[in-house]
Amino acid sequence: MMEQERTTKRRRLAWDVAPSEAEAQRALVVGHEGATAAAAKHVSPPRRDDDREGHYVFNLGENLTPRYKILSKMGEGTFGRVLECWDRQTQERVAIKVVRSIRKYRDAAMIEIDVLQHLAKNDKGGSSHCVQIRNWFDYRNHICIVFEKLGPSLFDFLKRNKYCPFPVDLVREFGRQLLESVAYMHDLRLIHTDLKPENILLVSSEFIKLPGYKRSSSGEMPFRCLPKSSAIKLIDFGSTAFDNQNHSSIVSTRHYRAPEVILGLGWSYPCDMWSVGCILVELCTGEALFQTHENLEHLAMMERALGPLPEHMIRRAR
Ligand SMILES: Nc1ncnc2c1ncn2[C@@H]1O[C@H](COP(=O)(O)OP(=O)(O)OP(=O)(O)O)[C@@H](O)[C@H]1O
Repeated sequence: MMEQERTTKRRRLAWDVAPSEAEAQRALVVGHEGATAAAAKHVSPPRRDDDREGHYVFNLGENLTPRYKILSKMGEGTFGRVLECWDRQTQERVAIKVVRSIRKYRDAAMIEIDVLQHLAKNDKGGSSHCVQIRNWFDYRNHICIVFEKLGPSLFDFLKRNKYCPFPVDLVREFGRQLLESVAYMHDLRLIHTDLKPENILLVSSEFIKLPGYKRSSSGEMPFRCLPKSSAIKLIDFGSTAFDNQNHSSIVSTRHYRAPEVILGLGWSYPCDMWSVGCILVELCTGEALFQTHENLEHLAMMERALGPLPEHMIRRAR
């Protein structure tokens, strides 16, 4: 079967564990952040049906619980939609992932919350380069995860810049932070499994415009953009696996998938390192390193880039 284009989100895979009873109970507590008297006047809109895919239906300017006012839609994934909201309590903009009201996505969201809380608990200096969870609640059968608001993804940035590569010094800075965040996760025995430019967000949306830059394929550009700050953070811990759990057989988005995953040899921490390598090349060239949707072609491209696959891997392959 043909795989989807990279701009469409990959389909989620089976989850290794169901949420605990305690988590399921917690998930039933609606709006547990507690409406204050001041917020009480900011009422929620009348209840409406979800759309056919289980997404929460909203209008901009409405409240999502009395505490959060919806400002804009920031993104959409398999799990749900990410809304930019105003937090009346902390007086700041936040990003809220409103998960589809479908059992498997709700269950998966509870696992993502578990991972996010585990990451936060161990991040004493706040230097993990992993997005921070601020809150979570269950609203009208939608798990809502409140995050610090970040800027565009590296993929969004590349795309808006007509796939003009980032300067190598900047890629080195991204690479250093990316490796630090992966090391932080691996030390906690967590494997991200879905590292890709879409899941790496610039902390700030600010950028500067530089004069035109010659690109071989698409010719002269009038200007190109550069992020003002190189600070990045990882998002999307919905596929993160604990090292000691059973692993599902296929992980990662196609272009960033390691050979041992494709060959069905089992995978562990190194699958994240493979993805990091593919990402760094892409940031330097502006194009995905392994632009394919098919296993054999993918393996052939790897061999062309890196030489023959090791004998021991071929022998064990299915
Ligand atoms: N903290 C944040 N700040 C700003 N934008 C965000 C934030 N979190 C997510 N987004 C935006 O929302 C999009 C979807 O988020 P995310 O990848 O977590 O959802 P998902 O449903 O798990 O996606 P996928 O289908 O890739 O698994 C991101 O690509 C990004 O554009």
